[in-house]
Amino acid sequence: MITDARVFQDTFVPEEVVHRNTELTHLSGVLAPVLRGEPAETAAIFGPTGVGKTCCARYAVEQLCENSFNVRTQYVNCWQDYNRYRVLYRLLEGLDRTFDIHRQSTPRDVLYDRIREANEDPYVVVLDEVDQLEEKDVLYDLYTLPHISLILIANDEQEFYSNLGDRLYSRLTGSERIQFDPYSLDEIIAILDARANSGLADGVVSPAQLELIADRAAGDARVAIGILRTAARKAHRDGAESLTAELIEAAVPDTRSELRQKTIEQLSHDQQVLYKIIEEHGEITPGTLYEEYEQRCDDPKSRRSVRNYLGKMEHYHLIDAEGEKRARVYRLSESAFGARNS
Ligand SMILES: Nc1ncnc2c1ncn2[C@@H]1O[C@H](COP(=O)(O)OP(=O)(O)OP(=O)(O)O)[C@@H](O)[C@H]1O
Repeated sequence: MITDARVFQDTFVPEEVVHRNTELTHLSGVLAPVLRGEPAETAAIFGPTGVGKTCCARYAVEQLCENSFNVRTQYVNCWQDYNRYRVLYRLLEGLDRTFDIHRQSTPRDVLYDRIREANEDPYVVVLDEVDQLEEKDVLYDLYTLPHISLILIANDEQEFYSNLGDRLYSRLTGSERIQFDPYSLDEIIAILDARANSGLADGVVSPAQLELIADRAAGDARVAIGILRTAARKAHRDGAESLTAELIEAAVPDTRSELRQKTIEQLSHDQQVLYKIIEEHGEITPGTLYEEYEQRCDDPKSRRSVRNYLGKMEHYHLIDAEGEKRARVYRLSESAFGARNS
């Protein structure tokens, strides 16, 4: 039944990226100067979840490495590495220069100087979920280093640019912007078909079943691949030879709750606190939410930061907000994960 489980993992980079030729050509073109040892313009990739932003960035970077011995690269997920220190540390890791760095005590200027001095070869840095960065000035630090080329990935272009300070905005507004739109039904079917061919035995899933999965995934490739994986796992456990429509329908809510759980696990400490408060209250106004949040945190962030956190959680369908400004109430989202693109 399952011949290669790796192809269903989220970090898997497929040998061929389906239906993203225009975006990939654009990105590779932006990165081309790196092959000549010159800095590339900053690339800024935007689009909803599950539309292949990360996958394409990783693919383009891998292609770059295949064509050059010198290029060094690093991928940073800013959900996890959300402040200046963590980003700089991750970049030093990518350069293999963390020796004698003590995570708690080495001043961050030392980290930065070390990255600045490692300028013998180009360094391509992918900052995924860059809108999650709490200290965006690190972007300015990196932008000013000529050997570093940045690929920034975020969901919403307007939101990203509106949260940069003036100094950063004027630098990053000239970035090469690449917009990723949700996939059509046929595109999702093609992505699924390629995964099924490399990860499942022949005849396990029919074209009609791939179409059913694609329909339920509503333009989100992560949801689609997740449904296929969940259904195949269940069929495998049941000792079945192939999938059925019932198995697929049952896999839809399971996949959505699995993805939701993974997203919750990725939340920062402050976002987890906010999530918990909303969960406990069922429904809560921004004022009360902030008061409770302040009480529960030793080092509460500003109201503005909290608004940003909430915006991101809304974006991922973890919470919903209803009403205008002061009259708004927050509650946990009941809409299905991945349905945003429909
Ligand atoms: N065009 C494609 N061809 C093959 N696989 C794809 C394609 N687009 C997306 N995928 C697969 O779909 C899944 C989700 O894609 P990816 O992580 O790149 O989405 P994303 O747009 O970065 O989402 P998010 O904003 O949530 O991080 C991954 O497993 C990825 O390999």
